Amino acid sequence: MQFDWTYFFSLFTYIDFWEASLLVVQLSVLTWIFGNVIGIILALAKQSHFKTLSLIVSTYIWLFRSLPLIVLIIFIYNMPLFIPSSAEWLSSPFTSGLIALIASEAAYIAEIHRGGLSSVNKGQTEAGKALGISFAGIQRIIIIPQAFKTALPSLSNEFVTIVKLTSLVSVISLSEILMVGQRLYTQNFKVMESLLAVACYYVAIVSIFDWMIHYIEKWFDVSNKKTVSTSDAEIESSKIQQTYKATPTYSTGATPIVMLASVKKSYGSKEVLKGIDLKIKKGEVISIIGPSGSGKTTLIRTINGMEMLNDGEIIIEGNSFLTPTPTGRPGKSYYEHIHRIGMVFQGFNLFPHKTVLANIMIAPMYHKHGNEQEIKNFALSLLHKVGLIEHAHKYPHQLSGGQQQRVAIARALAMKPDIMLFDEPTSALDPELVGEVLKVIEQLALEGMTMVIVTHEMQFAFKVSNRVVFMEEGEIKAIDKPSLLLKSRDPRLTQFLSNQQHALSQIEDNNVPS
Ligand SMILES: Nc1ncnc2c1ncn2[C@@H]1O[C@H](COP(=O)(O)OP(=O)(O)OP(=O)(O)O)[C@@H](O)[C@H]1O
Repeated sequence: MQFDWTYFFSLFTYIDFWEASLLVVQLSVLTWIFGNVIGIILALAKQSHFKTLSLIVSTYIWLFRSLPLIVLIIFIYNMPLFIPSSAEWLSSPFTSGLIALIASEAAYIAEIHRGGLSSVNKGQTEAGKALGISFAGIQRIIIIPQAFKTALPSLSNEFVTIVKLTSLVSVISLSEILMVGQRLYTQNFKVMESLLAVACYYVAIVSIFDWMIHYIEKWFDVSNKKTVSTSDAEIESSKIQQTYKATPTYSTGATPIVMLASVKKSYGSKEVLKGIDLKIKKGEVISIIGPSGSGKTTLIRTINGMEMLNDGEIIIEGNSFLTPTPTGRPGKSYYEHIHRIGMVFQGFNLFPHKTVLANIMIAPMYHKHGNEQEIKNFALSLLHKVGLIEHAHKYPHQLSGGQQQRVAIARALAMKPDIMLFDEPTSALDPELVGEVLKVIEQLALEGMTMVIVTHEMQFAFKVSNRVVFMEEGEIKAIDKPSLLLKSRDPRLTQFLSNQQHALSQIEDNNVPS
């Protein structure tokens, strides 16, 4: 028996095959798109704090991954026998097949997205939260785009699986590619020729989509993007825009902008903050120092709700901002005031999928603080302020650590906060990059920005602060003006400071505010 090449090639002009191919493309693309939308929702729901929701979603994923697709297709197609009202939808083999494919694939795709979502650093969510972006906004703008990029190779693979799975819908008489081939060879017995043509159609569809997804992958991959220079017009605009300056100036009698009242925080049975009272006045710069593990980072993170307090209260200008809640999540007043607090993290937490400029614009755009051009001009002026205007269109990975931290400062300033929190802003930097970041913070201090800084940079802390807080074992052991703290006779503070003698010896007397 000879392979009939003429017949084989004639099958590429056979209209039924082309119609079947179109059907397979429609089924596959619709399944992939809806599967992704539902899959992301399922993946987010599975991670939810609401246990019931998470359990329902887990059960769905378990059930639909266990069911053979062919059973599901037949089951859905025959549903009108038991629920006659569903006949309007499900009597069409296309709709039944599509629903079955989506129901099954969403379960697989949800697991792929769960992997993508959990690969995104927790710091990304914290950075979004600190900018006052809602949970849904953080997912949409920050987390899902990054998770999607990670998941894309697996999602592309899943598309290939979907294309092949569409052959199963022939079981409910939907005329897809395999069915057309089967129909032909049962008439003329040219089995090999017909099946080879079927294979060619499938390979062509998969190859075209493989290429398209590869292109999308490249588009998402910011490491391949060319650097665009900041235009002369943008540089000019950054200078024209009035440079942002914090308005308040510190005076000892000023009203507290933030007040901590008996704040307690525990991790399990370990009490890390043991009833902290602190009044931060407008325009004041407070540095928090103390030995490792004394609770400095926990304290600063509790001030803006990155960690929920277990007892006590945080008050912003007389308004209750944070109190313990039964759910462990902040209440309504938190979302009303969080934008007034800017936060700079030890690990920068810039959004890697956005340019430097987009990182700075993200929060004002989200909160609609003006039109896009106004926000862009303001963002450019902030970049000018931190000395990075030339880097506006770069991605964070194209900058040094010190530059990234300066972008993070500009990003926090973009919300025009009343107070800035710095959590060990230079700890993750190489020594030669520390100075450039401290210079920016010092400039803010001179402008009168209210700031709380957790730092191990003693020389800096004693130079720029109005008051220095010494913490130990979750308590404020001493708080005073730098000059007075240096003269303290408290034995623990004296011991701690003597261990920092090298740094402190570099403080010139006239650098310490009296
Ligand atoms: N998420 C957490 N879960 C459990 N324990 C934690 C957590 N975060 C901090 N701790 C504990 O709380 C204590 C205080 O930690 P924290 O990071 O606030 O100290 P720190 O003074 O900032 O230290 P360092 O100067 O080393 O950064 C430590 O004993 C730490 O192990």
